[in-house]
Amino acid sequence: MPHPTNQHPKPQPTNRRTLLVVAAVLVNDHNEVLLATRPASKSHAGLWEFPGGKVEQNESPEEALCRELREELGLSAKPSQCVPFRFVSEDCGPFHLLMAVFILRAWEGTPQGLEGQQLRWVAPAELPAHAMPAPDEPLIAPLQAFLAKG
Ligand SMILES: Nc1nc2c([nH]c(=O)n2[C@H]2C[C@H](O)[C@@H](COP(=O)(O)OP(=O)(O)OP(=O)(O)O)O2)c(=O)[nH]1
Repeated sequence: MPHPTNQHPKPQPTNRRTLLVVAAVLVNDHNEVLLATRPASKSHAGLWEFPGGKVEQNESPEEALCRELREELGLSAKPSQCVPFRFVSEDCGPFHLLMAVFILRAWEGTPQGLEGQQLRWVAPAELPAHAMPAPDEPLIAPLQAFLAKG
């Protein structure tokens, strides 16, 4: 008979894939953050988001983020300019979202909504007034605290 404390139940897999996503908090010289609307063709259409997207096979999170910034905003950024901030791990129903969020203070170019997104530079205090996907909500207070430090 095994000792009762050794009888741990076997963890049951959820049968959901973990989706690896990267997102960028672009911070400008006025300490504002760039938000973009999600295009009509995507889930959470019309909500505000941090630019980014899914990590593809054979690319690092930082490489994926630089690719997304180029494709979505026409910006040129280097993986070394992507500074890890936080990650979100959230049950999203059909999949589990693991979103790595990076801070960028340097890049080349001026952001353009190349996928038809609306773009807005937002002061930290104004972030809560922008409706974002639920997984982003726990990021807002830590981001405001981080930006307050300058
Ligand atoms: N980029 C981004 N995605 C977010 C945020 N918050 C959040 O829950 N997500 C979720 C929504 C989606 O389920 C997923 C990102 O997928 P996506 O559809 O935007 O990725 P993608 O740009 O690679 O899209 P696609 O090429 O497959 O169309 O992450 C956020 O702030 N930024």
